[in-house]
Amino acid sequence: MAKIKQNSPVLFFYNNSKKWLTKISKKESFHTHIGVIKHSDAIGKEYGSRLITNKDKYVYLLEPTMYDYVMKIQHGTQIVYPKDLGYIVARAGIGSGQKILEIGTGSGSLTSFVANIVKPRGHVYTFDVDENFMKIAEKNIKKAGVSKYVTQQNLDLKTAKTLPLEDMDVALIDLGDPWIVIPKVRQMLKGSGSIFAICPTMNQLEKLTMALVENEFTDIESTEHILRTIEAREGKTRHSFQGIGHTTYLCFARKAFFGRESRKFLEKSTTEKIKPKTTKKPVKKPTKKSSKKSS
Ligand SMILES: C[S@@+](CC[C@H](N)C(=O)[O-])C[C@H]1O[C@@H](n2cnc3c(N)ncnc32)[C@H](O)[C@@H]1O
Repeated sequence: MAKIKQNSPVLFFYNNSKKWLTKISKKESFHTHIGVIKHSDAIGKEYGSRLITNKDKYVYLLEPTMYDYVMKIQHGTQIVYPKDLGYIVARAGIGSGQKILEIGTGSGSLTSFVANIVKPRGHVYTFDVDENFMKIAEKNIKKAGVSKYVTQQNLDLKTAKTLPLEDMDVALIDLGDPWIVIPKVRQMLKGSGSIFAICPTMNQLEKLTMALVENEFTDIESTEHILRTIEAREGKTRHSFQGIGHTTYLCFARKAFFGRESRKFLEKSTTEKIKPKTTKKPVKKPTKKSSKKSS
């Protein structure tokens, strides 16, 4: 039975919109509209148990999951949300031990979620060009407890002369113009490795798809994921009034070998075979004079 102690991570849960993610620190208290939540009251209790505020409200002590860390992440940028995170992992077959390339760390939401899946033998190598976002991501990744499985680097792969990685299982791309990096990402991926790109607009999807075809990717699929919450109560269950509108589209593809190079080679060698090897003297066009002679 895991007991809560000093420094234990805890989600103080009142309801779906009122919950606080923290690390227990004996001397701290939260002053909330449902009363004061004293951290010290949680020490020694089992996860799942509850404490009572000075306004007689119950607060549950939940062990945080990766979902909680993502939903409570410090935003430096737009982030990828759980509704998309789950599909990305399922469709790309991300699993323990894999090597993941990520371009556009942002706030580190996707990084943390994926690192938690590939650990303990897998790793996420993530690149960004903005120092401020990288610092925010570093904090978020640390909070989520997955720093050991993540390497952050300030590098622009659009312009990089040498490629830092090879034989990656999956590449995750979240930047404005993902099509630019596709040829380089291809070189860093293993055969049949997967790509996922996060594209907030359809224009991006179009350009990206063209680049994927051009760079010999197959199984190309674009999707949008809509999550609808249901308020289930006896006799009056219905859709929630609140909901997330558009967030992003996702584009998936896998590295293939279309055989264009070998086709080019075949075409070249076939034409070479057909061409006569010895060059004959060019046949002179008959002049009016010579044609008269021969008749
Ligand atoms: C929308 S955010 C990524 C959000 C991230 N997926 C998350 O879930 O938190 C896009 C990030 O791409 C970064 N970026 C833009 N151009 C880049 C480039 N050429 N190479 C690497 N990162 C780049 C930006 O600095 C920004 O942090």
